Amino acid sequence: MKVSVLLPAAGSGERIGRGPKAFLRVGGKTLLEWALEGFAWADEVVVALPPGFRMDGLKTVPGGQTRQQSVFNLVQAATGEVVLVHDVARPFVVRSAVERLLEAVRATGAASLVVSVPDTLVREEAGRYGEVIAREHHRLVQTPQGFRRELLWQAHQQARAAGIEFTDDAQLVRWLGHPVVLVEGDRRMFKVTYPEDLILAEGLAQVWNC
Ligand SMILES: Nc1ccn([C@@H]2O[C@H](COP(=O)(O)OP(=O)(O)OP(=O)(O)O)[C@@H](O)[C@H]2O)c(=O)n1
Ligand SMILES: C[C@](O)(CO)[C@H](O)COP(=O)(O)O
Repeated sequence: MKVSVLLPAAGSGERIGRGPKAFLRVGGKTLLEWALEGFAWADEVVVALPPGFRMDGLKTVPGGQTRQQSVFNLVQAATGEVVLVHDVARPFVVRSAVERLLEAVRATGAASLVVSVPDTLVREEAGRYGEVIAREHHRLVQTPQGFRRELLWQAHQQARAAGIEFTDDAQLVRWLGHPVVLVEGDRRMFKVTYPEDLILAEGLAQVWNC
């Protein structure tokens, strides 16, 4: 089964405030280079780049104004029967987690990596400690998320026609009515989102051997 890896890399990195995150460096490599290395085994890799960026030797598409719009362009360009959508903002790709995900996608058509909530989870009520939420019923969503390409393409087209925007692709497919299986992820696949995450990423880069 041909696998296309789709890398949305077109975000502006506002929460870090140092320009597009895909080109920030940890351990001497850009976040995009880390992700490309992590998926070097894939049959096809397609990258959505920020407006005005070009990269020779890569299959690229223009990014959109939102993540969903960038992924729309990526799915349209993909040729694999299965697509894995992975945030470039998650530079550390753990092969064993990706293999678990692929197995679930082959069996069911749609799956997402998730991790459990490590801390007490509380609803904020105007700055005060509110109701505690049962963390055992909640998961933090990671990428990659994997789908049969035709299913994800149908979901993206219908959401666009309906004017609906989601923060990830699993929501799109669920909205279409198709179940998305949860697969155990790996905390090392965290998303570089805030400035301090760069310090964590730099530390992990020094010992990375996956
Ligand atoms: N228009 C967009 C917005 C996001 N992304 C990508 O989607 C992933 C989501 O991660 P996120 O942390 O939200 O990235 P940014 O949007 O860059 O961050 P911020 O929200 O802080 O601006 C990233 O790989 C980002 O490059 C994209 O391809 N196109
Ligand atoms: C897709 C995602 O990584 C799942 O956790 C996440 O939603 C992307 O980041 P954003 O902050 O929602 O854009």
